[in-house]
Order: sequence, then C-alpha cells, then structure tokens
Amino acid sequence: MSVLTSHLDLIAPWLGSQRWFASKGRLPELELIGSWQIPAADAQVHSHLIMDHSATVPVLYQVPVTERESPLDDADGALIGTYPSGNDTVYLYDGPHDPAYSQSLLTMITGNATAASEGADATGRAFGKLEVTSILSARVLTGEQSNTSIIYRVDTPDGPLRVICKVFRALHHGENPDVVLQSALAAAGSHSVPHSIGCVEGEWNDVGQPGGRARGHLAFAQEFMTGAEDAWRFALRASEAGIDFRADAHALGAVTAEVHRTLAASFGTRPASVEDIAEALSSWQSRLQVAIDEVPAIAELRGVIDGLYAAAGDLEWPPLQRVHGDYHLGQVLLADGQWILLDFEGEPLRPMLERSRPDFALRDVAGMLRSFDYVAGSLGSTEHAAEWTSASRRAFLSGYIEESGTDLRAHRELLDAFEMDKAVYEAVYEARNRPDWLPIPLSALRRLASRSR
Ligand SMILES: Nc1ncnc2c1ncn2[C@@H]1O[C@H](COP(=O)(O)OP(=O)(O)O)[C@@H](O)[C@H]1O
Ligand SMILES: O=P(O)(O)O[C@H]1O[C@H](CO)[C@@H](O[C@H]2O[C@H](CO)[C@@H](O)[C@H](O)[C@H]2O)[C@H](O)[C@H]1O
Repeated sequence: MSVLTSHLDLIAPWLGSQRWFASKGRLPELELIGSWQIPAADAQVHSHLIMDHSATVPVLYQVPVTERESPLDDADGALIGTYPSGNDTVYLYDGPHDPAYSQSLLTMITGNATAASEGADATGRAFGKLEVTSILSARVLTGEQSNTSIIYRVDTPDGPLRVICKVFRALHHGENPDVVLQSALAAAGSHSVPHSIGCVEGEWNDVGQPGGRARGHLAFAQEFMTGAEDAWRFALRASEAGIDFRADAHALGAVTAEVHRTLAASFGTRPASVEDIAEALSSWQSRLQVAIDEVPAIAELRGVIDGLYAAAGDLEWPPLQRVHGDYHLGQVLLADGQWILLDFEGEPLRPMLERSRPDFALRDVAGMLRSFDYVAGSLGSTEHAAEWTSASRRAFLSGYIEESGTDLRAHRELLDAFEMDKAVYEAVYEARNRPDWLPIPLSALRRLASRSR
C-alpha cells in the first residue's frame, strides 16, 4: 500500500469529526487531487488537497499532515492515526499542531517559496518585507473556527511580533475575499483591520476550469492583535452585567461605515440593476426553501416572508460594493480601544463565487443587528437582555448613519428584508451546527414576520 493511500485511509474517519467538515453525518468519500511536500527539519510534511464526494456538491479540503517516527510530545489530540512501515510505526498528525508544519508554512510565506507536485502546487507571497529571524513558538487557536489558525511568536530585527496564519480548509477556485479585502484595506491605510503579512496561493487540477486548473488562496498571514478581546464575548459580558453598550455600539457602527467607505473607494461601486435585484430576491427565496426543508417550523411563516421579499423588490436599492459578507460580533476584536474587523470570507454556506462579488452594504448592517439579537437570545431573552439589545442596535445604526451619511431609515424595509434573510440563513446554520441555538433565529423570524404583517 502506498504512503498516500495510508494517509487517505486514516484521514477519512478523522475528517468527519472536524469542525470545518461541511458534510456532517456523512462518511467522507475521498479522492486525492494533489499533494506536495514542504521541507522541514525533523518530520515529513505533506500538504494534501482532498476532494470529498460525499456531499451533493463535492468539497475540496486542504489537509496538511506530518509524518513522524515517534509520537510528538503533547499532541495526542492531533494524532490522526498510525500505520506500519516495515518494522516501524508511522505517526500521522494534523499538520497545524506540529511545529514542523507551522514553521515551514511561515517560512514559505516570508520566503516567497514554491512547492510543486503532480496535481497541485503552492506558492508563498510576502506582501512586504518581513524578516523573521526565529520562530519562538506556534500554537493552534482553539475555539469555534471554520478554518484552522496558527499563532506564532517570532523575532524580527525590529523586535518580537505575533503573527496569525489562517489555513483555509474548504478551498474554492477564485480569490478568497478574506485575503483580498483585508490586504486592500490595510494597503489603503485603514486601521480597522490587522496588518497583512502574506499568503499562500495554490493551483490544482480541476477539469471544470478553463485550462483544467483551478487557482485559489490556501493560507493568509496577518499581525496577531495581542490582548484583544472579541466583541461577542465583550458584548455578552456587558449585557450580563447590565453595562451600557451604546457608546461601543455607536463606535462599531462608525467603524463599519468607515470600512464600507474604504472598500467602495478601493473596489468601486455600481448602481443596482434590475438583474442585481432579481438575483438578490432569488437568492433569498432559495435560502428560504432550504431553510423550510431543513427546519419545517419556518413553513408557517412562508406567506409573510414571501410578501416582505416581494415588497422589497419594489423598493429603491442602494449601489453595490464589496462588503464583509458575514458580519457579526464574533468577527470583530477590541484592541487598545479600537474595533478591528476580521474574517472577510463571507458566509461559509454560500458559494465562493457569490462571496467575491459586489454586494449590498446593508447585508453587513443586518448581520450585526442580528448579532445583537443573538446576545439577548443566548442570555435567555430576559426583559433586561432584550432592552440592552434594542439600545445597542439603535446605537449601532446611528453610529453607521453619522459616519456614512447614508440615512438607513430610508432603507428600513429593505434592511428588515436583509435581516430576515440573515435569520433564515442562521436557522439553517444552527440546525446543522448548534441545534440548541435554533430557537434564537426562529424567534427572530417570528418577530420580523409579525412586524411586517
Ligand atoms: N489578527 C488577529 N488578531 C487576533 N486574533 C485574531 C486575529 N485573527 C483572528 N483572530 C481570532 O481568531 C478567531 C477566528 O478567526 P476568523 O478569521 O473568524 O476564522 P474563521 O474564518 O476560521 O472563522 C477570531 O474570532 C479571533 O478571536
Ligand atoms: O464565524 P463564521 O464565519 O464561522 O460564521 C458562522 O458561524 C457563526 C457562529 O460562530 C454564525 O454566527 C451566528 O452566531 C453568532 C454567535 O455565536 C452571532 O453573533 C451571529 O449573529 C450569528 O449569525 C454565522 O452566522 C456563521 O456564518
């Protein structure tokens, strides 16, 4: 049996239990698309691109692994499995947890290095000059993540620095908006995103693409904001403790408007055409259908939601521009009193092509409004939590309006429709990932529906 077959045999059962595996509950059916090796000091480092055919639409995953002749200290949780090789045993690890992989990944980025194989290859790209004199430590970020991030402490001639490198797990042909938007914002001088360090670009065989090759981002490195707290936890704590969040929410609204303005200046805007509006309505409808199929309780709201969407079609729509795309409190950090936005990858349940297109800034505004509602929902929707949420929502909106000069009140009905669509999306997300939290978007749907009756 070849080494790569042994890897795939071990990866198949392990993949199904990973947070980023999209087809929960299905047994992965794997095909190796390409696999390159990266030079590393004391282990064999392989980066596999593996297609899973178990989903309705096949999903391509990036699965870096390391092979070791003996167990790696303190890494039992990262062991994918073992297999015999002659008289020896090979230990196969989830790459990001092994210093051999994490070091070679950062070196590949800062050194603009290339690694090639038959079906796929990868190239590191440093955005500026960062001389890493030594990598002092690397650890995987724990917690809910759609990808896998490694946090490094490194030494540079200018002093110590922390770097976070996100290894994209589900891969797509085309630019990854997380890399493109954040590096453009940083290049435009925005202080509302971390400094961008570099990325890894990949190419792999794909018969569906012109020339038989697909291209996309594989990893993205940025400055790690030390001591930052994520806005979701910060807001939860504030709400629980009865701390007024209005000034923070107002500032967050203003930063959101500033980021939208910089994105508009960097990537341009265009008026919404009849086709753009029809496409948005049709995407709302298909999400609603998926949600009704997966969460039958939503069916009773269908008539009202259809009515709200139809009425939205007759409204005036603002111009399109590049946006965050999956904006919520968990995507924002508070670092030294400044709101910092992260994760511009868009909604993980949407096709990447859609996420890389101009969209409506109202989608982000609606996303954050939903997030304030989640704070109340996750705290049991007490009267106090509900009041905290409405005050924060209002303050966020006024911060946005003041900074952008866009009177969102003129778009109220459209904003409600975007909020409805986001809650529909969340119902599917929760049904698939956190069924205990399904009541949060469900009650929002009922509330929004009763408001529009
Ligand atoms: N540059 C950064 N500095 C500090 N923390 C970060 C940074 N980037 C990400 N994080 C932390 O990692 C978490 C997950 O990052 P995110 O980009 O949302 O990943 P994913 O796409 O996998 O969900 C964030 O919520 C944040 O807590
Ligand atoms: O952060 P991701 O890109 O993985 O986004 C997905 O997961 C989010 C949850 O982690 C989910 O957000 C929903 O839950 C949040 C609380 O945990 C809440 O603040 C958001 O408003 C709510 O949408 C997000 O929808 C999903 O795409």
